[in-house]
Amino acid sequence: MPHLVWFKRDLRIQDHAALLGAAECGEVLALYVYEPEQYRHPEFHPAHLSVLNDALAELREQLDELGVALLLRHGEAVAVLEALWRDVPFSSLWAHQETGNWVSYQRDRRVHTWAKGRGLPFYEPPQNGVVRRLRSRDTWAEEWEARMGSAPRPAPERLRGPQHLPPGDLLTHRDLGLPENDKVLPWLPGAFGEHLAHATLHSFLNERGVNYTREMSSPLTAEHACSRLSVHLAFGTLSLRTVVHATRQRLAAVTGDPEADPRWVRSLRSFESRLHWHCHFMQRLESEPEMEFRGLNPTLADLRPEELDEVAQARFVAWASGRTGYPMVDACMRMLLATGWLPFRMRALLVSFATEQLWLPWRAVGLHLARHWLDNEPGIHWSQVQMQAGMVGINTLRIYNPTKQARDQDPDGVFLRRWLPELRVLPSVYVHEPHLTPPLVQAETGFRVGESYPLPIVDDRKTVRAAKQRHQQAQARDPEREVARQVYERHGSRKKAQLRAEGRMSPSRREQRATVLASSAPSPPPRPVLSHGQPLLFDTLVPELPPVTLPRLPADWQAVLSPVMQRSAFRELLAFVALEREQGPVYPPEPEVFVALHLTPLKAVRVVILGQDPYHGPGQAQGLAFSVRPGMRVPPSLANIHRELAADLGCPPPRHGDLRAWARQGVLLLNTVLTVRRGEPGSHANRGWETFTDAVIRAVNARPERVVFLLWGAQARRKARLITAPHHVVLEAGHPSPLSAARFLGSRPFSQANAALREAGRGEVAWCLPERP
Ligand SMILES: Cc1cc2nc3c(=O)[nH]c(=O)nc-3n(C[C@H](O)[C@H](O)[C@H](O)COP(=O)(O)OP(=O)(O)OC[C@H]3O[C@@H](n4cnc5c(N)ncnc54)[C@H](O)[C@@H]3O)c2cc1C
Repeated sequence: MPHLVWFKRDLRIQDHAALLGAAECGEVLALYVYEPEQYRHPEFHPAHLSVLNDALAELREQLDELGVALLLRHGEAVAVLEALWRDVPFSSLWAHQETGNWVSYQRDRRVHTWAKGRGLPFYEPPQNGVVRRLRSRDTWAEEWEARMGSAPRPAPERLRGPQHLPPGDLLTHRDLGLPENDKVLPWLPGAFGEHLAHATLHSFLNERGVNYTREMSSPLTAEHACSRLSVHLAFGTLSLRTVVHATRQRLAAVTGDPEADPRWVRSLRSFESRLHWHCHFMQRLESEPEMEFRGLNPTLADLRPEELDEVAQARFVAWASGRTGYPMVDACMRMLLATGWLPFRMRALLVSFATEQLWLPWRAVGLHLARHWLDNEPGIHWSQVQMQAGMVGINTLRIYNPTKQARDQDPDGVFLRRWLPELRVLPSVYVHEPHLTPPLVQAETGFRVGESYPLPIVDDRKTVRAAKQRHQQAQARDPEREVARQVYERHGSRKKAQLRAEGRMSPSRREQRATVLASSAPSPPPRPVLSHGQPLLFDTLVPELPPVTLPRLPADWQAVLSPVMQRSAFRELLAFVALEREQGPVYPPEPEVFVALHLTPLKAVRVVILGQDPYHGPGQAQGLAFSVRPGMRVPPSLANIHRELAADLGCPPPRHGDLRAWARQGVLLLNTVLTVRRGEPGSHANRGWETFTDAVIRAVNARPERVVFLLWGAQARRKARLITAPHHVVLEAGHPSPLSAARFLGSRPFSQANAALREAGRGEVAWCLPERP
């Protein structure tokens, strides 16, 4: 007789203890049940079905390849099991332990009773570090380590099982009577599943996670810098043990490796501690399943009303739809509604605002969020909702100030404008508190206070004061903190990192510094394309923004560059540079950053000379590659260019380094990075300028007339791949720097360029520079 494996929230074949256990016993039947009580549950969103079906489709294929079909059935679990058992009696039932919601908890109890009644053994191996029937929290961390510290187990090589059963179909939204999914999922349609889970883990551990510690909380960076594994852990397309194991392997590899970026060690440690929290918070629900409905701390349980009265109902609707008049709250909510994901801090902010500033019932708040999290994990979710709402009583209460968060986390309003299109017309100074926009600015921008965007729904200073008083009064009911001590005994973390996470210990100095840095650090633009087959996360979801226009940019450049300038990454790059300027000198001065494009309109370009980044000394850079401002000493590379010019065309070397005369004749003097911090060459590399200047080169490449590209040095030569049109001419040589001048001097680029231009009927460049600039 076969052994039944019942897949639930473990939709994978690797590190699947139930599947391996059943396979070791003999033939296998694999089953998934669409349960009406789950998909009709208020926490279930149509997006969950889309994700589920993708994962099931991949699992079905994988099981097919291993030799068994995935049976898809619909109905109440016990009824489905009974019907299947009648068709094909099976000799044991295997399923991973689940710490789910109240409905799945009750369902599992019914299944146990049914299996017992049939005399069927029901094996439930654990799949994470949550301990069933935990006796004491004191030993929890060791039990976690014993389970999660071992190596993940590979998928079975082959499975045997009965072949005659009808497999059943994936059930669509229409089949189940659900509306279609309206969220935009951060992967390609149909891509969710075990393969994507591993690609996401790989890209995080090898690329995206390098600056995790600093970037995980900022709304500008978190969506790329966080692992984004939560949805995989929630659907079980990846086991937690696999994540722990891969993280530790990577940590071992980067520790002590002089080649590795030093930020990795700290980021990976920080990430690993969160993998403990995953189970730490789920353990609370496992130990006390009623916490979905009941406050963990009895003295605080009735702190807020349970029902929504008329006023609360209006506040709830405003909060739930992202229209409270507090831009950070609304931007977070709208991002959640659109995408199903937020980083931790933004989730906490939403709960804090709803339960403290708006004093809404925690259950109603929690249900709305759970429905919209793509990664809804009831154990983490309800623990966090209660904690953030101040219901647990063992942590310091943290009430977030949404306006301060907005200013700290998003000083230029990039995130706010991204999700609140109505604020895009506002200058940054008003974007955090739009109701303070003065009439003159309203007249200029067309923004109408109270009409374009709601007024603040409450006066948060008053409501926070009231909330604090209510908390104090409630806590006074437990003057000796006896109840709080009991809650701690049962649910409190015994590990320092977790204590800090819960706010019961003040952060270490290093952590404090990290937080300050994280909030003040300029955020690098998100990486639009991830390797290892991982599709874009949210970059594709940015609503259309009005195009960025750069003052004095010739119209032809504006036209071809507007797609790249419209991307959020470009706005974030400009915001980054603006922030850098506030903190110290950045070269060239702001009006000269795009001088190369100002002086050489696209249609005039005949020659392109590529440089790296601007001169980093005071007064040198003027926005043109290799060129220095009149009056500045001629730098060594440029002196070699003068030497070559003399040797090649007999031009007398001028006393200055101002190359504007070339730019005006159609020589595009383009650096690949357009700004630099004083005294720090390369300091603005990899911030997004490369994408912009690549777009410039591509635009020139697309011109129908011949253009000559002078690529000097390895970095410039790498751009040759962008020059694909056969009518252009590429002349490569060493960099004119004294370090490589031997490969530059004698290359005769100027006469060769003129020859190529002449041949194409584009005239010659008068390369000899005037004696005076
Ligand atoms: C009110 C509220 C509700 C939440 N609901 C959920 C939920 O339903 N499902 C869920 O997975 N997480 C939840 N979290 C925790 C956390 O916000 C998410 O785990 C995280 O944002 C997911 O993104 P990530 O996988 O990129 O996280 P990363 O930062 O890359 O973390 C990796 C993993 O560590 C775990 N983790 C990280 N932070 C926490 C935390 N604070 N508590 C517990 N585990 C953590 C998660 O499994 C996460 O996937 C909630 C937080 C709050 C404040």
